[in-house]
Amino acid sequence: MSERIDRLSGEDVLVEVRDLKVHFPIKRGVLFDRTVGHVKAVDGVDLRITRGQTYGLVGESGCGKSTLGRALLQLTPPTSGEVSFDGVELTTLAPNKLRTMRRRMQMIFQDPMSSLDPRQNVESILTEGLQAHGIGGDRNSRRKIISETLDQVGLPRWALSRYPHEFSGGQRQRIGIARALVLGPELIVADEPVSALDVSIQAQVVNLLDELQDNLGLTYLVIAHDLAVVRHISDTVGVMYLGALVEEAPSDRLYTEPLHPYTRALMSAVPVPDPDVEDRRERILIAGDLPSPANPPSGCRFHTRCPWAQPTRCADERPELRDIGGSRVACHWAEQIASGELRRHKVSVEITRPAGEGEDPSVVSAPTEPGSFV
Ligand SMILES: Nc1ncnc2c1ncn2[C@@H]1O[C@H](COP(=O)(O)OP(=O)(O)OP(=O)(O)O)[C@@H](O)[C@H]1O
Repeated sequence: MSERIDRLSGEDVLVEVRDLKVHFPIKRGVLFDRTVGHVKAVDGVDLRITRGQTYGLVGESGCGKSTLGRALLQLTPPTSGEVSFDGVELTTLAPNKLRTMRRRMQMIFQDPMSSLDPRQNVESILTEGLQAHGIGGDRNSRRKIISETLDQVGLPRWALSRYPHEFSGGQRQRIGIARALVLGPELIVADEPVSALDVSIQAQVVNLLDELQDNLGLTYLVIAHDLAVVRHISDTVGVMYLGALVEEAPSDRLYTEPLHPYTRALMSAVPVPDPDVEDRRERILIAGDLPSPANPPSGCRFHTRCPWAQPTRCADERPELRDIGGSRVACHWAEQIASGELRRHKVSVEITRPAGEGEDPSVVSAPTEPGSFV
């Protein structure tokens, strides 16, 4: 059994991240030579991605999703922590060995227009990576690989001689996917792969990613702010807040039974197709702005905005991710919130149905004071 097979669960773990931190220095002074602090973009993340699965990463803008994705591929050097890929520790790997590993881990980006060189035609874009990694031999055999890759992403052969601006947004994203795929990767980090596309095109690209995964056994880390896209595509979803994971669960479970207050708030904003359910749903509004990652709150980072925050533990003690019924949750009070023992204490509820008979008292209850248990 190789090292990457987890001894307890028997899972084939392709990626394992341990206590990963990425802190960017904040520079001041005429020559920007003074470090006055650090942006803690990623601040102690642990996660595992099983081979052949899709791990979805969600959270507000600026919470560190892209930095985590880039640090996982060592495109942004981590400040500390470990990242192992197929049992190989990447953070301490010599540059030439890392280069060899990179072929197996590729990235696709949000905006295909800005990630593709407008002066290169598609053949040149796809050849570049092959040449850099010494794959494919002579021009003809490279062309064969490239043509097969175009077929896989649903682009015609004539695309080879065309330039990025000659394609639609959806087609350009297919070129971006082809560029990653041509190297035969096992892991693809997709950073907002459909958010720059028209809604009508998004489904096509999501379906293509699905198909490629089925056919090629790919493993994905999909970073997205669109919760519906993430639910559709992911096996496991991780929710990030201010550089840390606050909850991680199998996709359906996270959406039907969110446990962390932040996840509850995010999920309460996802529209439900059934109008009856939609009308009766409560919205949990998150108070205030996202604090600065240069100066995150003490204890639980969410406590300054959490409708359930309790003195003084939430401000004093950083909650660890812990298992609760198949989810991993970083909240001291997750069980009490789930059982209704602990109630919200801030005015943070919006009810979409008209006030009237049959209301659920737990939804329209008057705000209680911090610390009160009902
Ligand atoms: N190279 C960098 N130097 C300094 N700060 C950075 C750098 N890259 C990102 N940051 C900061 O790190 C924090 C996390 O950024 P990141 O882009 O990872 O978040 P995100 O969740 O992906 O957001 P978005 O969805 O808007 O891309 C932000 O405060 C950002 O300004």
